[in-house]
Amino acid sequence: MAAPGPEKIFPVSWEQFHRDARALAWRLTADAEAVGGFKAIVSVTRGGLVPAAIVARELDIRVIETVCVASYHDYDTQGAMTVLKEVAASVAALGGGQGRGVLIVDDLVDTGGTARCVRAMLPEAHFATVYAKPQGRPLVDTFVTEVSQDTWIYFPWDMGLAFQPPIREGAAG
Ligand SMILES: O=P(O)(O)OC[C@H]1O[C@H](OP(=O)(O)OP(=O)(O)O)[C@H](O)[C@@H]1O
Ligand code: HPA
Ligand SMILES: [Mg+2]
Repeated sequence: MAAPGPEKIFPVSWEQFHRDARALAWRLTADAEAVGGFKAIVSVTRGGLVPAAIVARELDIRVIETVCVASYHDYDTQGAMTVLKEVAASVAALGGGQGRGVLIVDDLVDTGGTARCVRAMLPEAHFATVYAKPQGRPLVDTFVTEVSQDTWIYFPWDMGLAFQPPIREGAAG
């Protein structure tokens, strides 16, 4: 369960997300070589779709599969984990059926609930996220930036440009 009403916010622009997803691809290069190149990416929808596209481009991975999991229903309130779509049999069969050589990509790990659920499907797959919070961090093999557990990350696809009142107007006195 995510903490209700996180105290801090971490807004991420498209440019920053692209830079961080590319940094993730860089960090994955040695792991890719160790398995003779990842055979496929399993993107954890929906948040994993954008980093999966960027990592696939950088590491030249052409087989992209999805696993569709939903748990946060009212934006920051986590409910029961629902698997809406499993990994296709052709991808699940890779690496002796245990996921070796498969790269799982998500945007972030928070409590680790989603990662735990997907890892159980492909126990030997490499799990990568762009951002990680401390509670979920042990479930991730590779990530780029850690943020505190009481921080809510705002992704660029969830935001739009909005007027900001001048700092002076909001200042006391
Ligand atoms: O570590 P956890 O506490 O499980 O949280 C992390 C998951 O939560 C978000 O997905 P969400 O279920 O909100 O769906 P979405 O990707 O469709 O936005 C995020 O994209 C991760 O997949
Ligand atoms: O910090 C977060 N930001 C966006 N989606 C999330 N899903 C779980 N935690 C988060
Ligand atoms: Mg998600």
